[in-house]
Amino acid sequence: MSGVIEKVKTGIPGFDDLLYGGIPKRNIVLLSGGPGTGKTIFSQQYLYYGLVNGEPAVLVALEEHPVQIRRNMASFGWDVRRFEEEGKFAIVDAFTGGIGEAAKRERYVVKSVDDVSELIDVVRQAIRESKAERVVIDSVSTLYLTKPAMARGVLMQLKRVLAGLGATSIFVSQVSVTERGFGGPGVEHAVDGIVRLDLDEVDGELVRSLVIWKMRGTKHDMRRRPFDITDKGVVVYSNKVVKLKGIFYRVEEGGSSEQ
Ligand SMILES: Nc1ncnc2c1ncn2[C@@H]1O[C@H](COP(=O)(O)OP(=O)(O)OP(=O)(O)O)[C@@H](O)[C@H]1O
Repeated sequence: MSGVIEKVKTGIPGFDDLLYGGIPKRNIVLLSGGPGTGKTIFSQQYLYYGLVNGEPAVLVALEEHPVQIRRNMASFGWDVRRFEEEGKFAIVDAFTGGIGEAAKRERYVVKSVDDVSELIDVVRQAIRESKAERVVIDSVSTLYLTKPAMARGVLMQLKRVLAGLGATSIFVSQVSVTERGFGGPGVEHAVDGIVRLDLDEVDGELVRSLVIWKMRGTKHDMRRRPFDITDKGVVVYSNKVVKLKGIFYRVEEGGSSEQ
């Protein structure tokens, strides 16, 4: 239907309210943040929610061994094995380079991540075979860490393939603790959405918060919202706001996501 933008629910408690329903279909969302801010957990939760609701998914692993990923996901109760067996979930192993016994059991392996065209071919195959509607790349930063000038080109190639195949995607972007940006200008302008996860010290305690910086195709919440990571994953408090006071943040009641 023209004029109506279909939304993809992330299933992350509290987060979809901030997007008035979810991520616009086929968007590429940059999930940016410093170390330990929850990017991996957030993106895996997004995939698992799709799986249990009948939407196949692909996870492109550049930072962790696929065996470790399955184990970590299971620790939150997200057992992806049965979906892999049914051909509805695929991990693209772009971590091991095909080296090691465990890697030999992986179905989708990228031998060299320096070769973006090889990566794209394997990702395309995994998406086609699983009919994936949700894709996560964890992390895209790994693809251009040593060659920042290539970042935009790499991103645009991936974006064309993923949106062309109809997938709604999260690209994890690693930034340093002090960096205010989201992963470099080439990247930030190329993507359709930017969500930033933060971890800040407030009164001697680390507080997690997020902001939706941009999201093409929908209106979205503009406040900094606190969130927690629990045994069941990420929970966003869409009716609370984290305020910056000078150089400090403070958690307060109020500021509902409904306008
Ligand atoms: N079961 C749990 N309950 C509460 N918090 C947890 C649990 N498991 C992990 N965490 C928190 O999540 C953090 C790791 O989250 P995650 O791996 O998603 O971060 P990340 O942003 O991907 O980090 P990096 O960029 O360093 O890989 C841990 O540092 C810890 O604080």
